[in-house]
Formats: sequence, C-alpha cells, structure tokens
Amino acid sequence: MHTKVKAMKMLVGGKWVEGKDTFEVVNPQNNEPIARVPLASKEQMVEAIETAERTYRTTTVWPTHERIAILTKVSNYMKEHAEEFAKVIASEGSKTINEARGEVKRAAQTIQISAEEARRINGETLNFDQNEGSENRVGYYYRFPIGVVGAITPFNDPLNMVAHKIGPAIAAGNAIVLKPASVTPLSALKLAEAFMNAGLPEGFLSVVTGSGREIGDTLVTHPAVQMVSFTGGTEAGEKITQKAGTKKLSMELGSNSPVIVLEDADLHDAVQSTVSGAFSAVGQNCIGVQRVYVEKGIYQTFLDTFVNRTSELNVGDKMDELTDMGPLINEKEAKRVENWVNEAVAKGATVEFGGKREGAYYTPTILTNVSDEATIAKEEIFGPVVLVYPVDSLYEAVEQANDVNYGLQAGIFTSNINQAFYAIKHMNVGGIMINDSSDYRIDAMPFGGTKGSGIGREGIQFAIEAMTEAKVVSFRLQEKLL
Ligand SMILES: NC(=O)c1ccc[n+]([C@@H]2O[C@H](COP(=O)([O-])OP(=O)(O)OC[C@H]3O[C@@H](n4cnc5c(N)ncnc54)[C@H](O)[C@@H]3O)[C@@H](O)[C@H]2O)c1
Ligand SMILES: O=C[C@H](O)CS(=O)(=O)O
Repeated sequence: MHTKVKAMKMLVGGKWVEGKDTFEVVNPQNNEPIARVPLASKEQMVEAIETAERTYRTTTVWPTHERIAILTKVSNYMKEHAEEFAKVIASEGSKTINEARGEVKRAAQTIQISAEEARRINGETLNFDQNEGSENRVGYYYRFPIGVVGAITPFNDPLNMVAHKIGPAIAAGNAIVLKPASVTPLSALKLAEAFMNAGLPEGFLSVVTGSGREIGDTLVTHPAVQMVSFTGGTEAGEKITQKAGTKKLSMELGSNSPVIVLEDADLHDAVQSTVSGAFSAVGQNCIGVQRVYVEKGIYQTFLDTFVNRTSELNVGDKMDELTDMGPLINEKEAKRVENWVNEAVAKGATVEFGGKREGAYYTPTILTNVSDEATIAKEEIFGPVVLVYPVDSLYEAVEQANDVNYGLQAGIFTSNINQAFYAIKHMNVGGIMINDSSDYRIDAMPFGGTKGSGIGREGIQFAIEAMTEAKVVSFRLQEKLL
C-alpha cells in the first residue's frame, strides 16, 4: 500500500518555509517515498543564521524560568505523543518500532534534563585575596550563552541526537541553527514543531534541511556561528574542524568499540549484553560492539553461545513488534558492509554466522580469524558485524583494544575488581562499562571519546558548559571601606 507522500516545510528564522527545490525521504525497508523535504539553498541557511544572530543579540531578556517552561512543555508533549514520534523514527530510519519507542523515551528525558540543568547554570565567588595586592578585591565568575550554535546531526538516532543539541542550547539561552541528516530529517522537523508550539520565541531555532556539504559548509564557516556542535562520522568531522576556524567545537564522532570477556565473567550476561550491544539499531550505533576479546579458556564456549544467541534474532519488518533488527539505512550502506566482510574473508577471516545481504538488509554477522590488515578490523563498520578474538590475558586484550584510532566507549566482563581497575586505568576511551558492553549510556552522563572519536563531551550538563562562556567580574574596593 503506498503511503501518501507528505510535503514538508523547514523552519528558517522562525518561519515554516519551502525550499527552491525538494528532496525525497524514503523508507529504507522498501524505498517507498514518505515525504518531500525542502532542499535549502545557501541563502536560506544564511538567512537562518543571520536571524538567529539578530534574535540572540536583540533579545535582552529571556529569563531562565521561561526557557525551563518551554523545555518542560516540549518534554511533556513528546511523552503525550510518543507513538507519533516513534512512527516517524521507524519510518524514516532503520530502527524497529520498539527501538524507536525507546529513542522517544530517551529524547523526552534529554529535553526534561535540559530544563532541569537550566536551573544549575551557575558561577562561583572567587577569593582574589589569595594573591598579595588583591586584598581589596572581591568578585565572581558567571556563565553566559555563546550566542549562535550551529548543530549538525547524524541519521542513526534522528530524534535523540537532535534533542542533545537543541535541549542544552535553549537551556543555556542560545539560538541554534540545526541541519539534520538528509536521510532522516522528519524527526528533527517534528521536534522543531513541538518547540514552536510550546512558545519558543521566533528566531531562536531553525531546522534547515539539505545536503551536508552544501549548507553544512555554510553553517560551519559563517562568522556569526560561535560554536559548531557536530555529531557524525570521523571523516566529516575532520573536514569540519579544518573549515570551522576559531570557534568552539564539539565533535561527537565514530568508534570501533571493544568488549573484553575474561574467564571469570558471567558468560550468559556477557553474551546477552554483547549481542544486544552489537546488533541493536542494526549496529548503526557509535558505541555498538564491533570487537570482542575473549580470554582463551572460555573462547570456544563464548563463541558457540554467542553464535547461538545471534541466530535467534528476528530480522524483518521494522513495524513488527517481534522484529529485533531491521534494514540498514540504505542498500548502499549494506553493500559497503558486505564488501568489508568479503575483504576480511579474502584476507583469511571465518564467517561463524551470517554474511548475507538482501537489499538494505544484512544478516547479523560474526567473524573470527580477522586479519589486522582487514579494513573492518580498524575502521568503524557501522553495521551488524562483530569480530571475535581469543586473547591470552587481560593485558593482551587491553593492548589490542587500544590499537585503533578510536576511543569512545568499551566494556569489560569480569568479577575481579583488580582486573576491572586495570582496564579502567589503561583503556584509552571516554567511557568504560564494567559488566556491560560498550553500548551503555544514560543521557545525563558525560559522553564523548578520545583520538578519532571526537572533541569534548555531550550529556546535557556538559553540553551546556560547552555552549556557554565564563565571565569573571572583580570589584576593587576603596581601602577606606575595608
Ligand atoms: N559520538 C557520538 O555521539 C555519535 C552519535 C551518533 C552517531 N555518531 C557517528 O555518526 C556516524 C553515522 O552517522 P552519519 O552517517 O549520518 O554521519 P555523516 O558524517 O555521514 O553525517 C553526519 C551529518 O553531517 C552532515 N555532513 C556530512 N558531511 C559533511 C560536511 N563535509 N560538512 C558538513 N556537514 C556534513 C550530514 O549531512 C549529516 O547531517 C557514525 O560514524 C557514528 O559513529 C556518533
Ligand atoms: O550512535 C551513537 C549514540 O550516541 C549512542 S546512544 O543511542 O546515544 O546510546
């Protein structure tokens, strides 16, 4: 049955407008068009940025309580209309309806936490008299919004990644211009609608739809944009950092996340957690499990159990509540995953399970004996493929886990606290989960990585800090007052 193709508008400077041209958003499961979305021109992106700058500059009073009220209204609206948001995520993206429902719940919480954190954007008094000669000075510092935030988001979490940009930006009192992923813009537009309906003053939010390279460049390089908050692949992130110039950068980039399973691990726990961490969202997950290092004494038992549990996953229709895994975001990505697996096999890898593609679908796949020379060993697969390696010791596992140019999150399964603390100390990552896979996050925690996984941390409190500046104030008192 053909669904009606909806003609969307984008939000430019507080007005819902069309583009000079449009592009199609399709359902990756069947390539059916679900909407036509404006293809913004560079001029429209400039208009959004200049409106944001003017709005920020001329709005002399936008009290915190008003921002809290708007954020709270939006969060409540998302909860009340959760199924609508979930269906948009599941139709434009790869997620199953159950995964989409989970994302809506998280995104509503992200906005709610933004409202709560808005209350806590405080400064501190300073003891200037710690310095000789400053005995007659008192003062403090406080945080103020940076002005215009330029945000660019990826396709895989089309609502919550957008919430992690708009929520903190508005909580801090900034204006924000957001360019969502071209393949999944509908969730971002729906969230923007919720903000406008909640009374967000015009001009503080724009959602400009179109190609990253075209209008993304304009957003990144425009002098009125004080900060670029980018979430996406490392390759694009590196291009953006080169173009952005002297402005604040938040870079939430890719990863190739490892999990270590030691002989004293709870095997059932490790398998369950690693299967979920590897294949949820079709592995299109920045902290998804891509490599598993298993101590040799339990390697074969782990591998057999892991293959067996993976074989039970239901791959199929995203809208079916019994489905565990849908398609990748498009057939092109599925073919890339297929090519990387075939390259690994050509270099000696064994396919323990899966390895089959049908259109945009790729079966959950487990590889062993993967050569370090294979692309899939070192780069981010961003698909449903896991590499399992035997290791002689924790030390070997940590050394191998660190031997990539990524460092977002890792997991380790062990019942020995000394081994856990060795991994905590020596794994070069932004987050390490003990007895969870790398795929664990709450939206309030600091989130980000080392090396090619990015710059800075998100998580609402940390994003607010990045989206504000500290200003120091000192008073020199006349001696007679002391
Ligand atoms: N670290 C995190 O928090 C996090 C979260 C989600 C996804 N990701 C990463 O995102 C990637 C998958 O998402 P994707 O395929 O949408 O990523 P992508 O890098 O292809 O695109 C991300 C966004 O950037 C835009 N873009 C692309 N090239 C650009 C350029 N040169 N200038 C400006 N904008 C540009 C795209 O239009 C899109 O909106 C993976 O690498 C994943 O690890 C990271
Ligand atoms: O893809 C990366 C996401 O940030 C991981 S999560 O969905 O926020 O846990």
